[in-house]
Amino acid sequence: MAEFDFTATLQAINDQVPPALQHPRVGIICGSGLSGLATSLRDTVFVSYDSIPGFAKSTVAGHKSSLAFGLMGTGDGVPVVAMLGRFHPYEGHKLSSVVYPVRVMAKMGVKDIFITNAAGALNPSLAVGTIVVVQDHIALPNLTGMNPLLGPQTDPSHPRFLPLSDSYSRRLRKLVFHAAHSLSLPRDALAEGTYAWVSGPTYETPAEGRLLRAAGADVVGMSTVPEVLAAREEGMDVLVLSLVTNAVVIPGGYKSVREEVEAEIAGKPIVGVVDETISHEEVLAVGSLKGDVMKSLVEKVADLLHPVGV
Ligand SMILES: O=P(O)(O)O[C@@H]1C[C@H](O)[C@@H](CO)O1
Ligand code: HPA
Repeated sequence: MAEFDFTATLQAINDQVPPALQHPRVGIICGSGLSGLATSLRDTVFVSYDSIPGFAKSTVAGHKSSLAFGLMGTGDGVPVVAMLGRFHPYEGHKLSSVVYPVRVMAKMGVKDIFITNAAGALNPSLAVGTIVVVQDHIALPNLTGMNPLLGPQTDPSHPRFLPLSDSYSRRLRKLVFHAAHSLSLPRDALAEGTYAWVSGPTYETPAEGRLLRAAGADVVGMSTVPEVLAAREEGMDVLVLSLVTNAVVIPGGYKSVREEVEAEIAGKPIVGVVDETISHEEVLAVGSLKGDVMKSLVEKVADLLHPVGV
């Protein structure tokens, strides 16, 4: 028996959504603390994950367990479906469950998917609050056997060997920079970079952060890449926006215990960072501070998509 029943899933959704919103053009996945993105939708209809066969439940603070359907942007608006919370493998969800909503979005007609997340900065030039337009990824889990596309194909028309070199749509990335220009955002509000996917739920040690930085990643997070793979397999164009919520790699590194003791003996203050930790509460706090910038950017990108149909 197939693991998922798309017909039952779509039926349950369509029973709750008016026909005009049943075929969204754009899909959005809201990252930690970013579910406020859906407040820019008009004529919004919420569908609880509980009521959708095959959908799991989000168990992480800052993630809600509903889809929101509505219109985004000016004029007639673009029909959108947004996941107000996502599923992470560290919650105990199978990778196939993590990406199932993305496959359902494809069946509903989504062409462009905007995936957002909260992430730690590996590149010391990225300040907290920066939005990184992701242009590539490094996924150690994928390279070592934790890949959502492992196993029998969900659709025989999908390529067995999916190329990933063009995963992050150049067209959509350009639209983000056009949108930032229209919104007069300062240049350093946005950056481009590579996202490293880790399984979590532990945050990285300082040495792990340095390893990922040395490998070429700019930000690190615990989601997104499985969704990107499924979206590409389903033929969607993908945009990923990472909100930097904390620094993982500290410029100059942490001061050693020896340096600290030597400073104490010499009666001098220790200069530099001795200890710093991150918590999910801080991640969510940055999400609520910067959520409006992310929201305006996403709205503007939807606006730029709409009239020209690009
Ligand atoms: O769902 P995202 O990737 O935005 O959430 C990040 C990664 C972990 O789930 C959590 C850690 O604070 O935030
Ligand atoms: N590491 C991994 N995931 C994250 C981080 C981090 O530092 N911050 C927000 N999500």
